[in-house]
Amino acid sequence: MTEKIIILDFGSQTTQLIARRIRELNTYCEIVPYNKFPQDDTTVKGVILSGSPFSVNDKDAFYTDLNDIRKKYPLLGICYGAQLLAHTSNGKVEKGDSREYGRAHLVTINNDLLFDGIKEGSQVWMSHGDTITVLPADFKIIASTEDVQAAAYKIDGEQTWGVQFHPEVYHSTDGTRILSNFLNICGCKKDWTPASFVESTVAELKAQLGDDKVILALSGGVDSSVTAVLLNQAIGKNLTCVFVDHGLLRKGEFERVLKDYEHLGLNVIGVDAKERFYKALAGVSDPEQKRKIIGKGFIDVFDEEAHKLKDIKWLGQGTIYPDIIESLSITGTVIKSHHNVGGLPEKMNLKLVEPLRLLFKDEVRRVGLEMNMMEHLIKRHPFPGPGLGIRVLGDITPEKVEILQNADDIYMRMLNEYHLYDQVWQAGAILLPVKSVGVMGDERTYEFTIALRAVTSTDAMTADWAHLPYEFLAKVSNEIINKVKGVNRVVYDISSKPPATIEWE
Ligand SMILES: Nc1ncnc2c1ncn2[C@@H]1O[C@H](COP(=O)(O)OP(=O)(O)OP(=O)(O)O)[C@@H](O)[C@H]1O
Ligand SMILES: O=c1[nH]c(=O)c2[nH+]cn([C@@H]3O[C@H](COP(=O)(O)O)[C@@H](O)[C@H]3O)c2[nH]1
Ligand SMILES: NC(=O)CC[C@H](N)C(=O)O
Ligand SMILES: [Mg+2]
Repeated sequence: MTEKIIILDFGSQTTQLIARRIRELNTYCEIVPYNKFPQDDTTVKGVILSGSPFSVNDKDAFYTDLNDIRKKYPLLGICYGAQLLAHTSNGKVEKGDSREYGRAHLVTINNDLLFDGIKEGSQVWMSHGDTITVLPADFKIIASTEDVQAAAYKIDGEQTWGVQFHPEVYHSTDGTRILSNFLNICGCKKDWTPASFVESTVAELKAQLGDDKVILALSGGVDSSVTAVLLNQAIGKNLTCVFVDHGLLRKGEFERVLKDYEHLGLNVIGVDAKERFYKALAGVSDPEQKRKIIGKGFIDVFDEEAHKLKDIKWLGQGTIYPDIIESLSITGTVIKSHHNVGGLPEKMNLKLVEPLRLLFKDEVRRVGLEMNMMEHLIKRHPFPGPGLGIRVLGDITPEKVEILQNADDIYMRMLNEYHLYDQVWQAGAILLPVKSVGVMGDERTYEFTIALRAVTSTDAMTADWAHLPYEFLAKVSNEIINKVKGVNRVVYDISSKPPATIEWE
């Protein structure tokens, strides 16, 4: 069994980053809500407490009984985590004069395993308004900054540490080293790699699925494609993939994707469901309603295909870790209902198999490369399940979809030609429900506007607009207006996320 670190999430914005860093150190870890520590899990090697927007003195602050964990596992409290340990051991945490935000330096460091190899002066990143003002007697200071005495401590007689700063953030120069030291203390082997993931996952899938038949919703996207190849390695012919053309795919995508899958030796059924989606969507312009209609359309198609195939017991999905973290989020709110086929199983009475549910996107990509999947499949930009349905703003007609497909096709082609495709996280064209006046060949036009969107990101949680060269944008604009009938104006979206989102609906 894979050994793991558990990160108890108290709601910090950087909890996910802790997980990323640990995984970059080839150690598997899971984030769980602060009060859901898996008591019976024998694979746990150590525990990390995250930061939190709360003060430990708030009356509704997230609280959990740490006695179940202390002394049983090596434990590292980060920021709020460190404050909570002190607070629950008769120490004192107060809103003080010595708040720190941003850069600080560890001016003194005592000899301690946690700081092995780290020199005085090391830059750390702080983000706290509260400070530990009274440290319990058995808590020993192991590092201080100019402003804060207890920048790091160790508890005597147990393997428990607290750090006031955030080792997980990039600007804590030796942060990764500190986390690595903690993993050494935990006795982690640090042998969790894409190759080991593939090997253990295929073995687990074989054991889990036996001779059962599985249907997989395949989108051409990275997540479901990597899922398909893993399942194919495990159960071969018992896997059937279903790829739905809802009429909202990119230009030529249906044919292109089916062809790509031929090389992978997958058993894929392509379903042309364009007409029924267009019919169900006719006249609907509310974004959430459109998403729901598309989600239901998927369900109906899969239901029908599963019935045709007979004896299907499992539904495979390309769910990845951020999908799960978002739905678990202890403080989160829903901005958009992502369509995922998550709604399927209840009605279809299928069990779920989601081999990537604990991986981040870049890890999924590495697993794909490990399995020798074609690079262009692995490097594809994410593309939302509802497809162009949420990029034709307002009501959808086949004519509008065709205009958008043509504009988007030019944009994508030119991003590739100019070697910009791999430099952005995601790009796409949007058809605005706005007509404006133009002049072409001395004639007045009154036509649609295309917005171009391109963002940089690492996880789609936050994003910045990509600073594409003006010269490139000029060429794309020119090409779209000249070649795509129905468009006389092109604009570029310069909004970051937040406050905007990546998609417009
Ligand atoms: N056209 C489609 N046909 C069948 N299944 C689909 C289709 N579009 C989306 N899905 C299903 O919905 C899931 C979620 O879509 P999502 O876009 O998040 O992932 P993806 O397409 O696999 O990867 P990527 O994020 O790279 O686009 C997919 O993994 C797939 O199972
Ligand atoms: O599979 C999906 N089904 C959806 O319903 C959906 N909505 C948005 N997205 C993708 O999620 C990422 C974040 O999008 P937003 O910033 O627009 O919320 C971006 O990568 C979006 O393309 C979706 N993916
Ligand atoms: N980042 C944190 O965990 C902050 C903890 C607490 N809210 C403080 O301001 O001190
Ligand atoms: Mg997709």
